[in-house]
Amino acid sequence: MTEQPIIRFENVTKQYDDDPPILDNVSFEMEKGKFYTLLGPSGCGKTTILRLISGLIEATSGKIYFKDKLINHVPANKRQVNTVFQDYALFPHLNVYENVAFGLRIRKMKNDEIDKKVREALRFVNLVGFENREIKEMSGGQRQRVAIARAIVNEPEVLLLDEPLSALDLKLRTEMQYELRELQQRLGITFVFVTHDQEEALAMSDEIFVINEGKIQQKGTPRDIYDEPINRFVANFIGESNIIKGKMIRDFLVEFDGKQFECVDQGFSPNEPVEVVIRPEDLEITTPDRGKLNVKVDTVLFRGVHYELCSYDENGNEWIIHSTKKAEIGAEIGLYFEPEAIHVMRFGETEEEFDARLESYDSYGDKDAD
Ligand SMILES: Nc1ncnc2c1ncn2[C@@H]1O[C@H](COP(=O)(O)OP(=O)(O)OP(=O)(O)O)[C@@H](O)[C@H]1O
Repeated sequence: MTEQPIIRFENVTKQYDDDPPILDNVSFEMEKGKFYTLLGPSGCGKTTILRLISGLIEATSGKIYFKDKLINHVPANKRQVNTVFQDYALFPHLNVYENVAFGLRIRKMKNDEIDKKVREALRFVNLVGFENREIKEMSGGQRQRVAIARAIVNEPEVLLLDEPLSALDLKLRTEMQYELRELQQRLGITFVFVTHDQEEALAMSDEIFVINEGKIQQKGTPRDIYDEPINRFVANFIGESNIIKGKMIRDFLVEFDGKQFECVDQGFSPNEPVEVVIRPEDLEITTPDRGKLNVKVDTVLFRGVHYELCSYDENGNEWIIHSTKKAEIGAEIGLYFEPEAIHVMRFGETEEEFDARLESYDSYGDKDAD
């Protein structure tokens, strides 16, 4: 049996005044000890989810559980949750040690206990020896670590991180990604990490929730989300994609670009209009007589590990190809792809609608059986 979730949202909606909801009937579960990422464009509702978990705001409707306890009305300071903010919110007039000790002093903990906990937290984030430094003497990455130490010193069961890497330059950001992931594994607590950077989400997470316009579009492991995007939004947001309109002829046969292709998808109505995704790295360059599709190369960019080719088919559809093979601009080439490389999606379907559809098939099946 799986463990009970540490956080559970049940049909949670957040709305200000009569405006459209910022979070619209959102449900999910988070398990203990996993790294979760909330991924989505600016304004989609990521920070709102964090604020609801930490208790800074209350849900308009729906239920929020911490373990099996309903916490909708539990004040923020009574929740076993801490937040690392984007700007770190450190106290500039206190040194590193006192920044980390601050929350414990407020709780009137004894000095020797505070000392033990602060030193342990600093050890966790590799800042031993920096105790007496002023905050202004610390680099961006070091400030980040102070902010994390200040959060973990309270031994929270859940750590919320609101775009904590966005202020750092690319190199430091990559280093901190490794550090954070490693820290989460050592601490064994649940991290809920907010970002709008899809590569960061893919690299760090056990599970990603892709959010758009107040709804969770898809939940899953980075591989699931990358390999099996549920709709155009997810396919576009996660990595580069070729997305083309088509029609599902029947199970395992899809039509696009005026041709029919074998695929691995099923469960659509006959001739249902669909969208088809093929990742650029799943397209192989071959000769026109061997290609499943033929295209003309328009531009070629060298990207370090591969070439990125932009090409067009005879119907004017654009095809992006990532390949270690180079092709000449203006050349006619064939594109080969396996049936598994084709991902068929319903128009604009979210995961909840997808699940509901699968259930409705099951109930049809039951009726047939009667
Ligand atoms: N107190 C409030 N009153 C009215 N609208 C609000 C309030 N707080 C947030 N919003 C709106 O809620 C929406 C979602 O905000 P949220 O901060 O959750 O987005 P986000 O996904 O975290 O975005 P970003 O990546 O830009 O931080 C935004 O349109 C925002 O303007």
